[in-house]
Amino acid sequence: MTVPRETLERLKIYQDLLLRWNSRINLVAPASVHDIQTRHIDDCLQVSELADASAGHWIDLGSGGGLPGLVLAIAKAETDLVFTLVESDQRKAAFLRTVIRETGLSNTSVVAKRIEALSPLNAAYASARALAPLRQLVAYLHLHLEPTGTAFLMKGRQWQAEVEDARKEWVFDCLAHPSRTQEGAATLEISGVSHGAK
Ligand SMILES: C[S@@+](CC[C@H](N)C(=O)[O-])C[C@H]1O[C@@H](n2cnc3c(N)ncnc32)[C@H](O)[C@@H]1O
Repeated sequence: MTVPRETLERLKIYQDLLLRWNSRINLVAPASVHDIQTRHIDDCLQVSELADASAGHWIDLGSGGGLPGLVLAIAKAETDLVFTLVESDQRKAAFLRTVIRETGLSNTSVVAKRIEALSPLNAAYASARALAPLRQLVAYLHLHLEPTGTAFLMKGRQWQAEVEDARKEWVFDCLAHPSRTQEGAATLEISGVSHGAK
């Protein structure tokens, strides 16, 4: 796949800012800082490839240092998607706003509040990585995803157990896409969320 020059330039600006800010605030684990490209950027680009989305509101929950939200917003900058990054930590939100400004991203804004404190966002798409157990994430989706919406949730090796646990409280469709960067991990494509157990 050919990546447009502007996307590569923006990813480079993002990576440089991530490295610089990470010495002051903990955006990514120090052990992973020397492998940002594979451990973080390539990891998140997988979601961009999976999501055949070109218009609508996309929310990224618990964005932290912008993973996957900022990577997606950069990768999809030429589409009509509009991104909202939800991150309650004010310093991390300041970092996200700095990257948006420095990369000239016009499709992205930051909401520095707690997910559960927001009025329903009615988003068409959602994403999250390393935020909460799936059962809690599905509760967030129930609140903020429109009924026909789709979420892409990046999960580690325990994803099957998390799906089983979440199904005790929620009904949803789930497609697991195996990770290319982390053995056993998967991106869960989730839709049709409603209350109740199967
Ligand atoms: C472990 S970090 C993961 C960050 C990023 N998604 C990643 O994969 O690197 C979780 C982030 O979610 C934020 N967060 C946790 N609970 C939240 C909530 N209820 N509302 C908004 N942000 C939340 C935290 O401040 C933190 O930055």
